[in-house]
Amino acid sequence: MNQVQLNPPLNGINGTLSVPGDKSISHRAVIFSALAEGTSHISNFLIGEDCLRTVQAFREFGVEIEQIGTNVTIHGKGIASLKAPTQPINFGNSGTTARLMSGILAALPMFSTAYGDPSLSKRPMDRVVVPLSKMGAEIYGREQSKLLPLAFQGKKLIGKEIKMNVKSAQVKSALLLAGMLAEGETTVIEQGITRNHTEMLMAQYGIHLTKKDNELMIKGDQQPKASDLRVPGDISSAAFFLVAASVVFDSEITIEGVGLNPTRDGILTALRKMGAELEVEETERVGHEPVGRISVKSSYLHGITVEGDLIPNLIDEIPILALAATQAKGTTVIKDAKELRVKETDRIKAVATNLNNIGARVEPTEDGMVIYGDTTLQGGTIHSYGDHRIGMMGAIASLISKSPVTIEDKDCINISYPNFFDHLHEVCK
Ligand SMILES: O=C(O)C1=C[C@@H](OP(=O)(O)O)[C@@H](O)[C@H](O)C1
Ligand SMILES: C=C(OP(=O)(O)O)C(=O)O
Repeated sequence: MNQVQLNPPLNGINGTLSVPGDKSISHRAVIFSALAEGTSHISNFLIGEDCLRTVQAFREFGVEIEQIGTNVTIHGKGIASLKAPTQPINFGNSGTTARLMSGILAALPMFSTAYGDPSLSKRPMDRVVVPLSKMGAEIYGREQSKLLPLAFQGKKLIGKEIKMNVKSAQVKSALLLAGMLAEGETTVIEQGITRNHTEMLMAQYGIHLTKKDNELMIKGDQQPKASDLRVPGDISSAAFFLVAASVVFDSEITIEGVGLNPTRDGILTALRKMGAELEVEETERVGHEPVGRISVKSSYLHGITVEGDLIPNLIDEIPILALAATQAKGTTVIKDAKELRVKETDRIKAVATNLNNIGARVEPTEDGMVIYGDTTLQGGTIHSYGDHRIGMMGAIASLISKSPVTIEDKDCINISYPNFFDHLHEVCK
């Protein structure tokens, strides 16, 4: 049965968790290893459905990839060895696979086609198709190439200066990957800071890239070299338990081995601003990524405004932040987050509808939402709409609801956090 009913815990939630590997880094580790010359070993790989789509995509190109649990070994034979896929590639639910792979498929001299599930088929692809076309890409798709399925008549692209018109790490990464494979130099001009895992991994896999202010310059015809990598825990997954411990009375949770990349830690900034009792300690560097421990205790939260440059830094954490805001004193305003409308589902609508259905007061706005705090959640049904982050938000809501919460379509949580319910039970014991 693809639903679960969760009861509020009798006591606080407690424990120490290691969340699964970072989704963004797992995708990229596969991409660079598969394009590399030599064998790369990746550990703590996220075996969520999205990252497995990226693995499968490279298998279609003839790359030998062994996956045993969270250990992945990739026998790269270099870019020139990739073979044209004989079947359409299925990107599933994964926006990251779709956007990043588009940069590669457009730039490899071969024909390929790709499609996605119903959710991904509604998400904008013109954000990569249009700038890649400026580099000479030939991409054809539904609705003037705005939507999947797409067909790529791949060819040698020409490096260009490209000014991005959306704050998106997926678009930046697609352009950097295309630039790495193109002829000449590509300059990507960003509108604001977005997650920089592609840049960090390019350094690790021996790709030369320079950055000056908001401009990234990459020379073409570069071949990645194999590298071993341990993927840090995903701060976006940790966020669910950080909020849970903050809002459930008498709780304390520590997350270990979690990525603390400053382009990803906006949830810590926001929770601190709300008054959460957080302790963060960087314990090591894994490759170029800072990794550490985060502890949080039950806290009295107050409402804040979340906007501007902070938004890309916590974009995937907004659903769970909204849940925290229902428990805060005062009002929380989220602005400049229109991107939420084009995620796995319209997350502004999904968060507002679901939280209102269980007793919260959330007003959706064009580019965010207003959340009135200090509400008592009554329980009821949360529809995930196939969106993993909405499903997990609902599960955490069950911890502070008066009556049980039923999560409809719970299996989508496997997209990014396959052992989420095990961790939830562990901290509720
Ligand atoms: O580059 C990435 O790995 C991601 C970037 C973000 O998307 P956008 O690039 O669309 O902002 C984020 O929402 C997504 O979960 C992962
Ligand atoms: C938006 C997300 O992922 P993607 O864009 O890769 O589907 C997410 O994980 O919240």
